[in-house]
Amino acid sequence: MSAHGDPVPMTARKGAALRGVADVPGDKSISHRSLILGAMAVGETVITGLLEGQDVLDTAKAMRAFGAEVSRDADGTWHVHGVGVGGFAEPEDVIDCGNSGTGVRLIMGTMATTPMSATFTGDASLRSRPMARVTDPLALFGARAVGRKGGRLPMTITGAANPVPVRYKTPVPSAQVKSAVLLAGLNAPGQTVVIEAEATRDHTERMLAGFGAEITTEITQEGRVITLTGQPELKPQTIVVPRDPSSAAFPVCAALIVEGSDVLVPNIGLNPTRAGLFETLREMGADLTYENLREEGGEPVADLRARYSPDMEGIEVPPERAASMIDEYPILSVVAANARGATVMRGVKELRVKESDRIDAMAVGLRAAGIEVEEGPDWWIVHGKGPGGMEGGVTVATHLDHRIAMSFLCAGMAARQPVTVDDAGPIATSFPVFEPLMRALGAQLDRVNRAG
Ligand SMILES: O=C(O)C1=C[C@@H](OP(=O)(O)O)[C@@H](O)[C@H](O)C1
Ligand SMILES: C=C(OP(=O)(O)O)C(=O)O
Repeated sequence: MSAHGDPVPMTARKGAALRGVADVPGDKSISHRSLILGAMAVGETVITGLLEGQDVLDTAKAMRAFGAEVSRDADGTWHVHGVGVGGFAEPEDVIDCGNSGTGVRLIMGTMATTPMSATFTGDASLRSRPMARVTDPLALFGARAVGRKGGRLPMTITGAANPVPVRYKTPVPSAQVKSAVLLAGLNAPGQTVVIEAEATRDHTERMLAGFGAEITTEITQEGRVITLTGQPELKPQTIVVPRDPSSAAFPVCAALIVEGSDVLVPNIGLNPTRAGLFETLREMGADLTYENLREEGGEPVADLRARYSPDMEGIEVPPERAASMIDEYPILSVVAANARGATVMRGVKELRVKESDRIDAMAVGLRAAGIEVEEGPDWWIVHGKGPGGMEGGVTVATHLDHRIAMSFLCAGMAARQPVTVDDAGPIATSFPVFEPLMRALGAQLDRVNRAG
């Protein structure tokens, strides 16, 4: 089933080269945070370039339910009238975060230090994902959580009436956990400290500083020590959301594996906590160049140019790079299948608790398409067959996972036989224009007539 309706089976087949300019939408992580911090500020935050994917629309709806005013102009500019730190009102109904782990975990953090209750749910994928990683540290602030067995949604959080600041070392490399703790710390008096052994995406830290919070990051032997001073008055901002490197990954990788391709993907943020895939592809021998490299809003930005790369070879991806490309392993495995030799991916157990178990979902589909894959709890190896070496001729299950759907559709663009995904519907959660954008580059994507 797609997140919001009947399944949308879709087939990708080998066609001509992919060529042209791919304007990918706004960054999903930064879009969620713009709405949430806008709702915590006093006054009007104006956002352009917001990703209008279902995950982010569900966060916008949630911010309204907590009392913020959120509106959209006809030209796509968004306005958020915030209620101030600690100003959330108790929602009258269940908060449905759809397919979005980021949405639900960040919002739980944001309300956990305000004395009120809220009940959260989501689609079948989100209801199967672990929430204790967030509710454990929120309990240290004084919040209580009651959910299903194993800490699953639906779950009710009762925020702390007298929150205390927290010092917390994250046990998993997760920007969502780090962000939930920092957002809870906003309404706790004194200093909340989060320590992460491995650097994860730092958008929350950067944006909190932009909204005027006192926040510092120190690199120590323990890792990154992030200290936030609670109960600031956040000042509304004008935010231009950069384009999403995780979405850019799809046209970039498709161009690398489809013969004769040459695609330009402009204005992609290369924040080092997000750009691990592009580094990995270049190490594999991809013809991927950064054009017009510049700084925008304090972040490196470039136009990515990807050309067909028949000489790519498998590599061992450094495990310490995993957090900076965590959402990109599914599409990397498709590139790996079209490279020569083994691509070894270790230190990636987080892939098993995303929208689906992504190692399992990719391994099953790749094997069916003729590619050998080995796997363990926190590693997998894809044995590439070189350019055009994937047989295809399969229908794969996407398990309500947008990245699995997009990855297999890109695989089908280079395989000998077509590849069908059982449901392309979830793609709308993060990349609603994927289908027209890829078609405009020349991709052969067809919706399958289920009656026929
Ligand atoms: O903070 C964020 O915006 C995200 C963090 C990552 O999840 P984890 O924190 O679970 O690693 C990533 O997979 C997700 O797509 C977005
Ligand atoms: C893991 C992802 O998102 P989330 O955790 O927000 O559902 C993703 O977009 O790949």
